[in-house]
Amino acid sequence: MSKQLHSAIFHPTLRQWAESGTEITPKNLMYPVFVVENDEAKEEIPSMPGVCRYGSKSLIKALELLVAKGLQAVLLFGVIDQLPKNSTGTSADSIDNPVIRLLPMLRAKFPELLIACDVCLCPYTDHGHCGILESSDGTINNDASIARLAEIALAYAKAGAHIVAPSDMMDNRIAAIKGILKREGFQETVALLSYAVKFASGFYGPFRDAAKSAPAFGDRSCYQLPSGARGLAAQAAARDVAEGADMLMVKPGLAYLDILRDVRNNYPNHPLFVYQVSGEYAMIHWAAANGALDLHRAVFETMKSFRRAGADVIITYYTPLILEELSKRL
Ligand SMILES: NCc1[nH]cc(CCC(=O)O)c1CC(=O)O
Ligand SMILES: [Zn+2]
Ligand SMILES: [Zn+2]
Repeated sequence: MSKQLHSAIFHPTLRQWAESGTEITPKNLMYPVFVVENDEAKEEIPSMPGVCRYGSKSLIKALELLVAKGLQAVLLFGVIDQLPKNSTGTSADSIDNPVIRLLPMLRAKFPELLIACDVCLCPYTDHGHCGILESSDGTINNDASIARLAEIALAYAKAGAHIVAPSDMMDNRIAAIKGILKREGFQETVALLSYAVKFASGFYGPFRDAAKSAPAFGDRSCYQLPSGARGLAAQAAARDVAEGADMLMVKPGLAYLDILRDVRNNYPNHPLFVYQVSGEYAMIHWAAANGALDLHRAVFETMKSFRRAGADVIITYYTPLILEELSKRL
């Protein structure tokens, strides 16, 4: 007798059972936001229509609506154009840094909201690289970089971050950050989300626009992973787990679903994040805007694919659209 499948999917509840483990709820989402110096600002990003850079006041207004629809977690990126950029990224943890100023306001305004901070140097260095460079030849000085990243992570912890999320890809930064958080008494109140498996990707283009963080010369191929390197991806995740990462991330998303599944299988006990990056947002947006596909359908299908591949949490600029849609379905 030939196997038939239609009997398993003729009713909506049957279809739901068939997809179990891939539910999309507000708990599965983290919303990335760009935070600028001017409190009133709300600036559209041309390469990512619908995504804005916000000052503290306009961000709080925007988040009020989303929290009412169930928003659980945000990931903050600082973006500066008045504060100085220099070789060690001193503006990353100065008292005028927009993320550091925002954190106490967000904690007070949204006591239930979980707040993560991206930790990196590229938005704050004059050269736009994610670490500190050797003055002699422009290569990365890894020791100086991880010491500096640890200081920055500590500053965000002190200002009220629940999660610090280093995206720099320097070697052994997880141990450096865990170490300083422990020495300073934050070991029980700040979680470490590692961008453990981050590939050098063509899909970051719009973000570098948004965060004003494009490298002034060269590229990031000496610290981010080559896109075909499945073995290095496994090593990177293993290393960060050994160094004490509380949670792991794979980034970008759609082009790396196999890697996501590998990490899920190897580390079933660590919450797993996937980042649907700026270029993935833009790709779906422009295809839909030009009539090639249905926006909501395509977005939800990518969400399902991330959940199916093993992600617990999806970091996506589509969070507002998804929350809106989920609140309608209730
Ligand atoms: N450390 C920088 C950083 N942090 C997050 C992203 C990408 C996010 C996105 O594209 O949405 C990038 C870009 C890069 O590495 O060049
Ligand atoms: Zn960076
Ligand atoms: Zn970053």
